[in-house]
Amino acid sequence: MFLSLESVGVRYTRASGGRAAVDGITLGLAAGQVGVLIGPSGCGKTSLLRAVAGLERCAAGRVLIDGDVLSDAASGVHLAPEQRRIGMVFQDYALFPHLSVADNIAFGIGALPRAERQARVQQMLDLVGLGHAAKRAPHQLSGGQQQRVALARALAPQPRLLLLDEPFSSLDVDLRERLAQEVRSILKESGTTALLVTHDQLEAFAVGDVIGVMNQGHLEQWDDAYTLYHRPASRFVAGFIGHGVFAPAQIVACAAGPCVQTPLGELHDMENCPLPEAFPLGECDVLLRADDIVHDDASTVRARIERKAFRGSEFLYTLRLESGEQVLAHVPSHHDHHVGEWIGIRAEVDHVVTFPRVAAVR
Ligand SMILES: Nc1ncnc2c1ncn2[C@@H]1O[C@H](COP(=O)(O)OP(=O)(O)OP(=O)(O)O)[C@@H](O)[C@H]1O
Repeated sequence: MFLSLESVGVRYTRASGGRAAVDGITLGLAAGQVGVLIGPSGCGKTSLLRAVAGLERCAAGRVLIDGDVLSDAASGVHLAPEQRRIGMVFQDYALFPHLSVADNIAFGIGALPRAERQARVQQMLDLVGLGHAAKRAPHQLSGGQQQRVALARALAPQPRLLLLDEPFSSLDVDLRERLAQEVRSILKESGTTALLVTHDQLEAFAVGDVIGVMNQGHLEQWDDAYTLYHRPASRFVAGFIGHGVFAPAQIVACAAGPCVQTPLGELHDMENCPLPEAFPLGECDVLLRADDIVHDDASTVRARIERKAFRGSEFLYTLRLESGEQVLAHVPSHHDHHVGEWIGIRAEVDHVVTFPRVAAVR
């Protein structure tokens, strides 16, 4: 792996109870890959990024780039941030207001001969699609354009790794996803290995080759978006990614193999369904995602609409089954039913995901 984190821990001595902000995190990125760290506020994303940058010391573990040890808690190695050849992009752009766009980009490459410096600035301007704006001041650009200048400035010194901390969070929602896709294209075109922190799933899916879900200082799963969504490794990941609920279920032996009895009827998924013995009496909780629930008036399973949220092409309905269970459903927005109405639904689950039963989830 090009970037390797081995059992990295970060601890702030002043923090209450002395709990580690980051605990035992191991992950790797191949050269040119983009990794994303996602998780709730306070889970340790920024602390981990700062440890990689050298802005925090590792209390445990090692950080390596291309085999070079940047931090090693056991032997006391801690390279200063400026010795790591790591670029950083922050939420607030941090552009120099009195410098032009071109001079902002040239800022970190002052040591290069003039001609080479100018060529690099031009290359970066072209890369981020701002060739026309070289002479402008930062305040004459939109938020998205300013963030692209910040990206160009961070990439100009050709860092071995780029770290981005919530780079889109000060932009409005529409722009965020578009810029996230643009940034991914720019990183891919320049072959940059990058690690980005966000709390926004759509952003994570738009940018990341690999996504890590963090919870209370731990890395719960490090996988591609598809696997996170369809094969969540823990209950926390299942609840954090996507829209869904856990419903009580029982795994039983059906004629064709194990199947799962749920409030929405039996689910069959030969490939992924655990054996009944996986849980005491086969009792478990099954993950039902909003896109696993299909509106079907021919279905015998009825549900009452409790809430609905318009999302453009679809509604997110919150439904209550006759049995009392709550489920969520994505329904095409031309199926516009009223709150309080009963509709027919059925489950279409490709990947059965089950967890040990938790009594208090409903
Ligand atoms: N300088 C510090 N001193 C003491 N504790 C800190 C410091 N920085 C962060 N912490 C604590 O470490 C934990 C992780 O914080 P961190 O900022 O890394 O989380 P985060 O996932 O990036 O959160 P957010 O999404 O809100 O930015 C939190 O409990 C936080 O209060």
